[in-house]
Parts: sequence; structure tokens; C-alpha cells
Amino acid sequence: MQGHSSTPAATKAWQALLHHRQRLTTKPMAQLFAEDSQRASRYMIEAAGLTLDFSKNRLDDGALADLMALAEECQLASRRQALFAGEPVNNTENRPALHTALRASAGQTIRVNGKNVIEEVHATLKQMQRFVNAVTGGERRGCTGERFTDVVSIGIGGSFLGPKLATEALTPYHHGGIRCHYAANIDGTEICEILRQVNPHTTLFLVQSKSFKTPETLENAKVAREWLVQRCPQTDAVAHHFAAVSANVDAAKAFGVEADSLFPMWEWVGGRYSLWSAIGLPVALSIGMDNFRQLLAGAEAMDEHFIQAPLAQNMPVVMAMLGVWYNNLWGACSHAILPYDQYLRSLPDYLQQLDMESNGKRVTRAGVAVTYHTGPIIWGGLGANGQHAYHQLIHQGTRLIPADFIIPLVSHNPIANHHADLFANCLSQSQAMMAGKTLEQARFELIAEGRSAQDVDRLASHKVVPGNQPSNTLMMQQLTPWTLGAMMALYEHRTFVQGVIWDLDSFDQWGVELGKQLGQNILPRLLAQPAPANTGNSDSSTDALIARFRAANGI
Ligand SMILES: O=P(O)(O)OC[C@H]1O[C@](O)(CO)[C@@H](O)[C@@H]1O
Repeated sequence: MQGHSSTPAATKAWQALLHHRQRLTTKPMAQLFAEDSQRASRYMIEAAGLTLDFSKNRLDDGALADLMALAEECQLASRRQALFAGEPVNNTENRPALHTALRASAGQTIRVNGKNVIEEVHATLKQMQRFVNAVTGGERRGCTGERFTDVVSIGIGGSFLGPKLATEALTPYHHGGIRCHYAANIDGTEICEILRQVNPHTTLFLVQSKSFKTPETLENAKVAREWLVQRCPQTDAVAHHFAAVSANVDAAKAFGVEADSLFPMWEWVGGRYSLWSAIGLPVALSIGMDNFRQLLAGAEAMDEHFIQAPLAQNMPVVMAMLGVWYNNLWGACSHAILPYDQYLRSLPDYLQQLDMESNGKRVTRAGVAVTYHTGPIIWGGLGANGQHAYHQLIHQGTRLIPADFIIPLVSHNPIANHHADLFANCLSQSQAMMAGKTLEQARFELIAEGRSAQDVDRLASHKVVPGNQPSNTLMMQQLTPWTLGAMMALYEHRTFVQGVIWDLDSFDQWGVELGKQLGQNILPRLLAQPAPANTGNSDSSTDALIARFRAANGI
């Protein structure tokens, strides 16, 4: 593939993959396993404390080789180098996407506009360390001199989903001193419910917004400020109780945040890639700075693996190319994320933003309409709960749904046989997806149950499970700051690689702007008194719904 605007479908590897797809259509995974006793160990990768078993895929060595050839033809190596070197890979905004610099060890040099960003990153980590120590150690207190017991993090999108996931996932590492709450939604219920639970004298508010312009965040921050000021009439209450993380220093200061409570963000960090920056502050307050640094170290170890490992043994590359394989050559339109760990309950939400905001695009980097499908629908939820809900469709529905099963080998809460049970559930799902159940097996089962011949004929087809449904199993010894960091970085790189194949700018998000623009027009029409005249700039559905709202709220 030449340059950046050719289609991946024009590559030699793509043509070869079409043949592989044809060939493998008549060779189910069960047969691939039967023919190769070493398949499980050959299709396994260990990296940065994670183990990926990708043997339960519609894949053999020929297809794998051509998937890697596709990555090469799409210039993955040079695009990866550009990412890490701080080149403006976000080409529509002419910015680097240097989330990897946020977890790079000290002493390296990556320059953006002449400044070594690694120095700024480490200076900020030190500032975070001082702040975390001061808050958890009781040196920094509320306006009445009481110690902080609660942190309310106010932010949305990338300023919320990563920190929330990490705070929940690392619950076993919480110091116990600080409870963390997240207010993201403009639905007032969320902030009201949080404020009902906390004490104004002992609550610290963190306003998390790269732009400091996001309406949901600013409205929630104003509500919190008003709530605080009413309950703590001391003039310096806001200075004591508010800190902020933002690239928009002036706006944060104008809001009332003191300079020493203000943490930097940089234009070269995308919101959905920002957990590793001071946006991770609520996480650091919950688990302590040493653990936060372990999170960064796990991510850095995954970065090194991504840079160094040969493509066919490179975990993010293999996962990404399998995604491309199903998305573009087998017609899958979604990808399920199935964590078998209660602490990872927010992983699907986090990955939805990471993946769908990055690769939900319809033009190439050069602005040319794509002629192939880009990012799939990411969805999922906790195992084993999903088995009693949507797994029915995975097993017997008509869609192809590749899935990632994610499970730690050792639980933080070993009680009775629960973890073995959970593990058995996880393995049984991927096995059922792969092996399925034939009509013959279904009939045999019914006969063994003593069913009548009529029942056997009537029910057997309902019990058939076609199988040959692909899945990855991603494991770690235990869910720790390190392994969580490695896993989150793994998915960041998987997303990046897919963006390279589809020739997308994975670091912009223009698609979310239209709704924001229209919302600005609708809000005054909901509230204005008297009702504004219809400018003709709307549609009858929206107009009628606005009228309903006004009537219901007596406006
Ligand atoms: O951190 P900010 O600037 O408030 O943005 C929040 C989120 O809004 C978005 O820009 C989308 O509207 C996300 O990309 C981002 O993570």
C-alpha cells in the first residue's frame, strides 16, 4: 500500500486473506484443534504480565501470516514509530498523540514544540505525589480544618471512564482513607445523589477537563461549588476544596481553582488516552502514588512489547489483526468484551469510548470516503451474569460475534470455590462457542434423557449450537496496578493498529460535535420565556418534543 490514502483492500495481503477466508469456511476451529495438538501453545503470547490465548479463532498459520503481511503493507512499523516519536499522528488537529510519553521512564527525550515532554510529565507526577501525600496525610485539609474523606471527580468521557475503571478495578489497593465518587452526567440525579452522601467539610472536588469547556462538567462543577459555598461560608472554601486538571489553565483559575491545586494536561494527550496523566489523580488518591506508578510501569512494559515483539508474537498486533479479520473479511459488526472479574465491570464502558470514538470514522486520513467497514460496535458486560442474558444470542443467534474473555488466575476474594466456579464458567463459554453441539449430539442427549421419539424430533434442532464462534482469552496472574496498566495499554495499541489498517485518524472525534452544536440551539428553546418563535431551523418532531417538555415543566 502506498502513502496513506490507498485502500487496505487493494493490498496483496487482502487478496490472499480472501482466499484464506474461503478455505477456512469449510474448516471449523474444532477441526483445526484436532489436526494440531500444539495449537494452544503455538497460539499463545505472554507479555507484560498478561497471557493471550488466541487459539480459539478461525485461523491457521497461512491466515496469520497474511494478516501480518497486511499490517506490514499498511506500514504499521513506520506509523508505530511516528506515534512513539511524537509526530503529529492526529493529522486533522496537527497534534501528536503521546499517551505513551505519560508512562515513559524518566531520562528519555521526546520533544514537542522544542520542549522535552518527558520532563514535564515527571514534574507533574511529582506534583501529584505531593498532592496525594498532602491529602491522604492530612496536611491539606478542608476549610474547617477537617481531613478529607471523600473525593468527587467531576468529568466526562476520557476524563471519567479510565479513572472510574481503574478506581474500581484496584479496589483491593485502596488506602481506605479516601472514598472516590464520579460525577459525569448532566442528568442532575447523579451529582445530587453524590452530594447527599458526602460531608462538605471533608469533601475534595476535582474538576477534570482537558478543555475546561465541556458543558456537562462545567454545570456539575458549578452545582458543586454552589453547594459547597452555601454550606461552608468561609471565603476560601473553594480554594480549599477544589482542584482541577486541565490544559485550559485560565478557565480553571477563573472558576476559582488556586494555582497550586491546578494540574496540567497537554494538547498532545487525547482525552480517552489520558488516564496516565494527572487525570488519574482520583485513582492515585485512592490507591496511593506507588501503586499509581505501578499502573504506569505495567503500561510502559506493554509499550515496550508493542515496539519490540515480532508482529506475529505481538499481543496488540495479533488482537488488532484478528479484529480486522472478522470485521472486514467475515462480516462481523460487533466485538464483545466479557470480563470475568467483578472489579472490571466498567471495562466495556471504557473500551467503548476508546475504540468507538477512535475508529468510528468514515473517511481516511486524507478525507477520502472509506470503501470498507471501520470500527465495530463494542459491547459486553460481566461474566457470569451475561451467560444468563445475552450469551443466548452469542451461542445460537445468526450473528458472528468475536469475544474477548478476560480473567485473572487468582482472585482477590477467595471464598469457597467461587473463583474455580467463575473460571469454569469462563472456559465453558469459550469452549461452547468454539465446539458447539451438532444435531446428532442433541438427538443423543434427548434420547439419553428418555424423551419420546416425537420429542427428540421436535426439540433436537432447538438444541443445536453451531459453534465455530471465535474468542480470545486474556489472563493475568492477578488484577494488580501493573496488570491493569498493561491491559489498558494493550487495548490502546490494539485500537491504534486497527486505525492504521483502516487508514484513519484515530485521535480526533469530529463526529461528536454536531450533537453538541444542536444542543446549544435546543436548550434556549426549552427554557426561554416567552417561547421563542420557530425560526424554521428545526423539524416537526423536535418542535413537538420541545413543546411537550415545556408543557410538562410549566414553562
Ligand atoms: O476533558 P474534556 O475536555 O472535558 O472532554 C471530555 C470528553 O469529551 C470529548 O471531547 C467528546 O465530546 C471526549 O473526547 C473527551 O474525553
